[in-house]
Order: sequence, then C-alpha cells, then structure tokens
Amino acid sequence: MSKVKVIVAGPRGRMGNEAVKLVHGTEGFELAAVIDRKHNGESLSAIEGFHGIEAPVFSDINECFSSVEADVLIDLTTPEVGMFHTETALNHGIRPVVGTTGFTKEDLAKLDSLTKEKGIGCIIAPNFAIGAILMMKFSQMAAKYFPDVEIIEMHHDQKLDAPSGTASKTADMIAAVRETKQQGHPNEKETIQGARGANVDGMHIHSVRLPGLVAHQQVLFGSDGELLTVRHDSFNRASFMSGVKLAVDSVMKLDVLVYGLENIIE
Ligand SMILES: NC(=O)C1=CN([C@@H]2O[C@H](COP(=O)(O)OP(=O)(O)OC[C@H]3O[C@@H](n4cnc5c(N)ncnc54)[C@H](OP(=O)(O)O)[C@@H]3O)[C@@H](O)[C@H]2O)C=CC1
Ligand SMILES: O=C(O)C1=N[C@H](C(=O)O)C[C@H](O)C1
Repeated sequence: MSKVKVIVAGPRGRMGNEAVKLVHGTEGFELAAVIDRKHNGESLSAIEGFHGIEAPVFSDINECFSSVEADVLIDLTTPEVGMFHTETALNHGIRPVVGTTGFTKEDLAKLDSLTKEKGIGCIIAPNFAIGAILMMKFSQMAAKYFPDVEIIEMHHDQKLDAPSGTASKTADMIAAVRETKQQGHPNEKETIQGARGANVDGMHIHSVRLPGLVAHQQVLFGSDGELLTVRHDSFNRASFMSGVKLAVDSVMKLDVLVYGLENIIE
C-alpha cells in the first residue's frame, strides 16, 4: 500500500516538532515537506533539532503545494495562519488535519462549506489527546444529570488563545444536551470585570495561564450536597500524538469536515 504523504505546517513549534517526528517515524506515513515561515529551500535536516530528517522546507504554502505531491496537511500554527492554510489545502485537494485552535464559529462554518464543495476529508481537532476526548465525552454525559457546570482550563503561559479550543468544544458538547441555564444568583454582579469568566449558554469558562503547566482541564458539576469533577492532564506534547496519527489515517477515508476526534473514536 502506498504511504500517506504528509506536510507539516509549524514544524519548529512545540506541537509541530512532535508531529514531524511522528510522521517521520510512522511506517505508513511519508514526510513530504514542511511549511516554516522562517526557512525556504533547504532540507529540514539543516534546521536545528531535525538532524537526519530529510524533507523540503517551504516558507510559502502555495509554492509548497505546487512543488510537492501530498495527501494531508497537518497544521499546528496560529488561528489566522491555520485558517489560511486550511482553506489553501482544501483548494489544492489536500486533506487538512488541523490541531490549531482559536477558530471562530464563522471560521468553522466557512471551512465546512468549502469542504463540502471540494468533497474531501477535513479534521479539525481542538484536542488530540485520547484522555481529553474522553474527558469531554464524560462531561457531556454528566451534564444530562448536572446542569450546573463550570469549566476551568489551565495552560502554559505561551498560549495565544483563550478560552482553549478544548474548553470551547467541551462547552459546545455540554450545551448540546443541557437546557440553557443562567448559573449563579440571578442578581450576581462582577465587582471586577471578568471575575466570573466567559459565559457560554449560562455556564462559565475560566482560563488559567501559568509557566510550568502544559494542558489541563477540569469540569466541575455541582448539585445539592455533591460535586463531580471530571479532569484531564496532558503532561507533555507526546500525549497528543496518537490522536494526530488517528486523524491522519481517518481523514483519508472521509469526504466531510469532522470537528472533534470524539466523532471518530467510538
Ligand atoms: N489539537 C491539539 O491537541 C493541540 C493543539 N494545540 C494548538 O496548536 C497550535 C500550536 O501550538 P504550539 O505548538 O504550542 O505553538 P508554538 O507557538 O510552539 O508553535 C506555533 C508554530 O506556528 C508558527 N507560526 C506562528 N506564526 C506564524 C505565521 N504568521 N506564519 C507561519 N507560521 C507561524 C511558529 O513559527 P515561529 O517559530 O516562526 O514563530 C511555530 O512554528 C496552537 O493553536 C495550540 O492551541 C496545541 C497543543 C495540542
Ligand atoms: O495550546 C495548547 O497547548 C493546547 N491547545 C489546545 C486547546 O486550545 O485546547 C489543546 C490542548 O489543550 C493544548
């Protein structure tokens, strides 16, 4: 069987670095190229940290796609760049696997209709860690019985987007099964703006940023006399890689956009 040819965008980033090594080290995958805004024209092996990994490096995505044959683009960059890369990939018939977070609902709707138009697979996964996907699924289950919920997400202090993609996805999954409810006292008032966090359908998301953290989330469900906590911790970026592999394999079999790996694992 032929190998899945993969391009990674953002190879020097915390996630991109792991993804390059995953693709390089996976038997059924071939690293077709990388897209890196600061390098062009050399081999990846010439860049610090990638000794022995041969692949062409392009700073321009269009030049990359017109020079290299590929099946899948893994994007691990920033929301604006990720959106542009995803649209460009779809327009070139290359299947996007997007880990980048911070997309708006409008971005997702736009990508959904472009994916339909192109008739190829696209996966947008706010979290690739299998444990995090289970944490979201368990939270959705719990929300049927506990409508009072607060989400606390905790990340390293280099993270650009807040709330995290995982927290937004968790809130969406909970909102799908929970009746909209304004939590807390009806007359509650913030004396310092933001004290109650972001409000999604009446539930609240709190974002913590601290050095030393990687990616952590707890979902608290409160009821009369009891508290249920669903928690997940990623202690390193390797925790995301089995999900990246699953997404690359899965996107080859899809012809629609899938938002969230919970729709792939059963
Ligand atoms: N889905 C998941 O499971 C996970 C998703 N993420 C998400 O993945 C994304 C990347 O995270 P992380 O690796 O920690 O971030 P990093 O900041 O470590 O890496 C981001 C990468 O994007 C590149 N980049 C930034 N700006 C541009 C630009 N204008 N043009 C081209 N490339 C650019 C950076 O290049 P340069 O070095 O030149 O700045 C860098 O290689 C984030 O959105 C994060 O939320 C993170 C972890 C898990
Ligand atoms: O930026 C990160 O680190 C992470 N981002 C994703 C998110 O926004 O949910 C996934 C994970 O939490 C790590």
